Parts: sequence; structure tokens; C-alpha cells
Amino acid sequence: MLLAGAGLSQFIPGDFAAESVWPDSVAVAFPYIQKFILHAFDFNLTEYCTAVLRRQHLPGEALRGTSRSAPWYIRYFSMTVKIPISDESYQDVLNWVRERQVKNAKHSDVGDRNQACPISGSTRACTNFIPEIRASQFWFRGRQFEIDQRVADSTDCMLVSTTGHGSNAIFKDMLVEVKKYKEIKNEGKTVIYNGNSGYWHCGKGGRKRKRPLESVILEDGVAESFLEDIQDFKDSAKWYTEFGIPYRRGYLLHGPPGTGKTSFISALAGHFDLNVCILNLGQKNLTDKSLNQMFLDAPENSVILLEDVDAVFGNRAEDKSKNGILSFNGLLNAIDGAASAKGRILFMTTSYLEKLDSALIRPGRVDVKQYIGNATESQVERMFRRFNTACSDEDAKRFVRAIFDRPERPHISLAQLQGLFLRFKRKPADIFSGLATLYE
Ligand SMILES: Nc1ncnc2c1ncn2[C@@H]1O[C@H](COP(=O)(O)OP(=O)(O)OP(=O)(O)O)[C@@H](O)[C@H]1O
Repeated sequence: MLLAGAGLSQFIPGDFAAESVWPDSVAVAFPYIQKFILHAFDFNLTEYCTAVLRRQHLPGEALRGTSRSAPWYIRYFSMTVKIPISDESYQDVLNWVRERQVKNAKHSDVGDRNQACPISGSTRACTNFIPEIRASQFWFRGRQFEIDQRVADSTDCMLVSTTGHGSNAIFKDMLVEVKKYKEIKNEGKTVIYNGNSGYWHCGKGGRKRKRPLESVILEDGVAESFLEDIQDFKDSAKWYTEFGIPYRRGYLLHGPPGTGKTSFISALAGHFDLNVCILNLGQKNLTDKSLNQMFLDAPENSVILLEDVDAVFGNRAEDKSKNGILSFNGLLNAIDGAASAKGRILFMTTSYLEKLDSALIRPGRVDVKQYIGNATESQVERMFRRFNTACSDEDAKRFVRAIFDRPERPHISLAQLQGLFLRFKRKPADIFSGLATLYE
């Protein structure tokens, strides 16, 4: 079977899926037969079948159903599901298997002491024993499974197989379990996917504690208007269908660097329980086709974020991106591509609105444009109070005046201010002495 799409029920039968000749009773008894053979003869059926199946998946055939040329005993004794790397569940299955194995892995790699543990996400220095997963086994509901990422010597799909015969219910159960595991793991977190080599990856550090919206200090009313707009969009699926309008919404945040554009998008995603899929348009090998596919393959419940779009297509005269592969029209086509039934939310950010081609930001591609500027008096005061919870009103006002009553009145970003607060986090009363550094 080939698992298609992110849904759990979308199994596409392999070549010989209909050839079930065994009664259900045999299917039920199979795990016991399998265990008996393992213990009595020390012969691992699952491993053997997977090894044979792997050889069947010759280069170029990786995504086709299991070949009919597999020997009959393999066809009857094994069940497989192939999960394409583009499928959302690919990484989830790997993480789930790792977690099951980590306590007692026989073949492990010693994890990097200074990197976040891929299982716990903890960044504490530790010696992690990470199960070697490229070809390994695990048990689920009394059956042994083998997982193999080396199918066809390529990495574009993995094969999960088990011995036995019957319906694909066991795989569905497994994927339900994987989904539950993922939900627990992601609770209270915003999952960040990075688009790379044509796929969405959620690597180490890809799960971040949700950023509270209040922690992003914007001009009055901005956050509220976005909350309202996105909520309205989420509630309007029927309206879009009735009027034949593609169910998607585009937002552009523009303004100087360090003013909170990315932080705001991340906080909004957290508020609406959405993932963030970040795509760097300047990356090598990104083609019109792969960009389009990535838009279509974005994990469910995600916002797609294109940061600093001006850096790639800043000059109207340029049709090709700097790496010369992705074209401007390719980008427009991807943005205009099919929207999913759940709706697609696209965010773009730029520090140079004037550099953007009007075609990129016309209504339909960008529905809401919002300027996010340098700190205003109100923002400075709110940030001061946030970092100095014990401060008096008088201190807060004095701090604001100390910044804004200077003759040169610099443009200060909230990122600069945050830096100042961090420097004085242990002695907030001394912060006035550090103000001069804002003007350097
Ligand atoms: N309005 C804000 N409220 C709270 N924190 C902010 C704000 N603006 C910036 N920061 C802080 O400054 C840092 C940089 O912010 P962020 O990356 O969101 O800015 P940006 O506008 O996206 O910058 P760039 O355009 O350079 O990508 C973050 O650590 C963030 O916490």
C-alpha cells in the first residue's frame, strides 16, 4: 500500500492488494505464528520479508506499489505501507518509532551533547542514545514491524512492513496512534516547518512553546484586527465556496527590521493552533514546480511564511530569482495555486515595500497589508512595564520621556529595546544609564 496525502484513510492499494485468500482466523493468529518462529528457530520473518521487498524496490520504482515479481510467499506473508517523504506522517512515524525504541535501543548513535535531544526537545547537555532508524524494528499490538528508509537507495519514501495477512487496519491503527502521539507532543507548542529540498521538515528545535500574543507589543488595535480577520476567514469556508472564490487569504507585514513582524506571525499561529511553514525563496534548487508542490503539500493547519520577499524578487526587472531557477511567475503561480478545503493562509514579510512588484501584492494575493513600525511612545511604555513589573508609573513615564525628548529622536526598534532590557535584567533600576547605547 502507498499512503497518500496527510489523511489516515488514504491508502492506495499496491499491485496485489486484492489477493487475500486467507481466512481472518489465520490473520489473527499470525502474530503468534511469527513469535513462535522467532523463538523456536531464531528466524525473523519480518526482517526477511522486508529485506526481500527492499530488493524489489529498484530505483525509479520507489513510489509504485509492491512489485508483482515478489515471490509468492512474500506476497502472502507480508503487508507493507509506503510513506512518501512528502507526506506529513513521514517524520511523525519516525519520531514515534524512535520514542518507542529509545529506552532499549540495540543499535544507537550517540547524540551530540550540545544539541537538543530529538526526542525530548531538551537542550540540556546530555548523552543521547538515538536509535539507528534507517532500518529497524519495533513492536506494535503484538506484531513486529520493520521500518526501512533505504528503499530504492533513495530517501523519498519509507517502507513499513510486517508479516501477516489481512486488512490494512493494523496500519490505520498505527497511524492513529502516531497522530495521538503527535498531538500530545505538540500540545502548547507551535510547530515550525522549514521548506527544504522540496519538502517540509520539522527538525530539531522545530517545536516552540507558543508565544503569547501579549508578548508582541504592537500599536493599539493591530493585533485585534488580525485576530478578527483570521477568525472571520476561518469561519467563512462556506461563503468562499458559494461565491466560487479560492479559499485563501494573504497578509503582508512590512516595516523596518526588528519590529516584531516574525514574532507576531508566530504568536498569531500559536493563538489559532496553526503550524508555521517557513520558506526561504532564495534557497538553491527551488524551482517553479517544486515551489508549487510545496504550497500544495504544506502540512494541514499551517500558515505559509515567505520572509523578506524583497530579497529574492526585489527588482521588478528581474524575472528570475538570484539563484536563477525560481521565476517570478513561478512564485505568482504557486500563490495562485489550488487552496485546500481548510483554507490557506499566507504571510509575507518585507522591510522594503517599495521594492515589491505590484503583481505580487495585488488583492487576491495579498488581502491585508500592515505596516509594523519602529517603537512608538505607547509601545516603549508597555515594553518597559513588561520587563519591569514592579516599576512605578512615574518610572515608566520618565523612561519614555528619556527616549523621545532627545533632540535627535532616533528610530528605535523593539528589538533594540529588548536588547537593552536584557542587558539590565538583573538590575532594572540602572537601565537609564544604558540608554545612550540605543543611539550608538
Ligand atoms: N513589537 C515587538 N514586541 C515584542 N518583541 C519584539 C517586537 N519587535 C521585535 N521584538 C523582539 O525582537 C526580536 C526580533 O523580532 P522579529 O524577528 O519578530 O522582528 P522582524 O520585524 O521580523 O525583523 P526582521 O525584519 O529583521 O526579520 C525578537 O526577539 C522579538 O522578541
